[in-house]
Amino acid sequence: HQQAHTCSRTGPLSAPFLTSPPWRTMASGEEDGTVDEKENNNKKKTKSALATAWLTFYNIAMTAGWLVLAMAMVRFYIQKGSHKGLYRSIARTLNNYCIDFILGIVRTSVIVTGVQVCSRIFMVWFITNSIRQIQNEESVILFLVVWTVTEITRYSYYTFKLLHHLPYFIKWARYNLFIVLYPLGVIGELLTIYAALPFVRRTGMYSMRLPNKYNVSFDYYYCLIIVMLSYIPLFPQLYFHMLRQRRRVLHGEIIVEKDD
Ligand SMILES: CCCCCCCCCCCCC[C@@H](O)CC(=O)SCCNC(=O)CCNC(=O)[C@H](O)C(C)(C)COP(=O)(O)OP(=O)(O)OC[C@H]1O[C@@H](n2cnc3c(N)ncnc32)[C@H](O)[C@@H]1OP(=O)(O)O
Repeated sequence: HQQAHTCSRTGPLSAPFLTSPPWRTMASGEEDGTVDEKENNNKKKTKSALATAWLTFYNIAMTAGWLVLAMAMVRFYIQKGSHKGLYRSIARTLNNYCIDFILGIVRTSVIVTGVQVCSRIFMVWFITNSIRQIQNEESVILFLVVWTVTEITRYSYYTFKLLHHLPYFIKWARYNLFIVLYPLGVIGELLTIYAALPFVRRTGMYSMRLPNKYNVSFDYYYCLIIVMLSYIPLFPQLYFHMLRQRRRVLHGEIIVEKDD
């Protein structure tokens, strides 16, 4: 079963309905198949063409979105000569692009992508958007710059790969830059949560104290500490996952991974 999983990840496109490749059924269908089989194959072909078209459009839109964000940040810095107010100026655009909507459409690792997406949503909506007082921290700029470089590289990699014209430098960047960018991103995120702690403790933000009618107590301050600690077991898993992907894509190693 594990072997089969590894093989399916090497297909040209990762959409789940391509796990059973259309060309295999097509061959048998065209040679000795019935009319029904041929119709079935045609439907599968149309479906996969539509998926490719949709994914290509999606990836181009995401690359463009992150490029717009990058340009907005550079323009802001050139005009103001400072990073103060930068987050506020790009917050709305960032809200639109921090989530990856393709979970379940492509054969990506649900756990790895899930953790990644949760941490992005958490950083944007539950920390930086919610606490104006920390928006001008240098650490916010650090994770913003790191995310932006990462996502421009990642989505342009997917786009060019789908178009079968992948320049080597983009492949190289996708599977090398993360070695430095991932730790830098984590440092930026952790320092930002750390900067939020005094404010959260002082205001009791998102917290529920007893007594209340629900008889439930929740302390966002300790929740933030738990989130910070959760980076210790979770981040190495994401990092080693990317190192394995790097060996697979750049050095052609066959990696046998457990199914999520
Ligand atoms: C409620 C409280 C929550 C608190 C959470 C606390 C979490 C704590 C730990 C989290 C730490 C996260 C820190 C992080 O936010 C910091 C940063 O991100 S800093 C910036 C640097 N980051 C990176 O470099 C990220 C690199 N990581 C990745 O790219 C990931 O591994 C990931 C995006 C998550 C995806 O992983 P996966 O290996 O599954 O994806 P692949 O790209 O290899 O894709 C697999 C196959 O699917 C195809 N695919 C995927 N997406 C697309 C697409 N959009 N279009 C077309 N095809 C796609 C891809 O081509 C692969 O196909 P194949 O196998 O055939 O090559």
